[in-house]
Amino acid sequence: MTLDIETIGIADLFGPSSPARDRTDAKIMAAASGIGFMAVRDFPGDDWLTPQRRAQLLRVFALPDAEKQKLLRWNFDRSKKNVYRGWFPLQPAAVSYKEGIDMGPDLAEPGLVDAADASVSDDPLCEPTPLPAEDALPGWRAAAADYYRAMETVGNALMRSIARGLGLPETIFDACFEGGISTLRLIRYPLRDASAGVDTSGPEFSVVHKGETRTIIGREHADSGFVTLLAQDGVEGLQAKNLAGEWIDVPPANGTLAVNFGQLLERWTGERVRATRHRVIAPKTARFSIPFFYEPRVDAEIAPLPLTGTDIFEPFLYGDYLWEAATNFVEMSGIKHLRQPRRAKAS
Ligand SMILES: O=C(O)CCC(=O)C(=O)O
Ligand SMILES: [Fe+2]
Repeated sequence: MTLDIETIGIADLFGPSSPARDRTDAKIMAAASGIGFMAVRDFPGDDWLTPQRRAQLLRVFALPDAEKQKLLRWNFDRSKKNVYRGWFPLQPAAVSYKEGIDMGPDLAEPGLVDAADASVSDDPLCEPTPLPAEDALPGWRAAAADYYRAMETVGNALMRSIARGLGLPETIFDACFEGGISTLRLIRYPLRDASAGVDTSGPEFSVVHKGETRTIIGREHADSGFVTLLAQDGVEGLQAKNLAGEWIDVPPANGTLAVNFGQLLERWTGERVRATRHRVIAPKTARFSIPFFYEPRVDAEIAPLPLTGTDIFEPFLYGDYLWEAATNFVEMSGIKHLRQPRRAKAS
């Protein structure tokens, strides 16, 4: 079993059944059930993974503060209605030192939220995404929508590959992902301002890595969803915990996405897939990253898969699970009470 992160060419996932596709499925399942991390290359939309193309999306960080503030969510600006989508500002006292924006499927399909039926339209997980005005950032919205759709296509292909890799019908997850609520997030980690008066001497703010003390800018965590497709913008810092319990670098490389498997998939597969812990340590320059959290529909029922030798669990609704998990992250703090589970727990 490998302790390293493998880069896997996934072009065959977009073609018909073939021995080459079977081999790709096997490599993906080995990564999913082993280290719980991989990098992928060669897929439709990989032309997005260049510095020039990513810069089109990262233009959002150059917006004046007044424009960013229009996108803030309720926990940072009580005058706003959006609680789940939108801008999160730097929180200097937090370990995770980042700002950014979370965008939902309405980015890629305008009108989606208005058309949603009444049972989900009052769900904060389905709220519309506040987006910058077109004249503040010409062409940006179309670019972000195109990127969202490209990542949704990669997520779909990986979802089917994982189904096959588990020895299940490849369509077993399909219905859960029709109308999914994937999140495209753009993140900026500036250099920490030493004069900001924040005490970062606590043990949670730094780690010793290879004998050197390194500041943490992204707190150790596992992602909550199914798979995360992460574009790193050329600057190192991301680390994953391997099976030996060592932190290893996930180096950025153009043309590739770093992929990690989320806690939903770990639970769904009775822990056949591993949701690997990862963190970000401070590089010498500002860092940007673009995670895409590939996710099911809000009302998908997550029930045990027909796998032998795995524990069964009580079925749950994805939205209920997601709300509980996501609202533990610092950028979502203070909103847990705003959504109640849609399905009461069996007592
Ligand atoms: O910025 C990165 O490279 C990692 C971001 C991350 O782990 C996350 O947003 O869940
Ligand atoms: Fe993450």
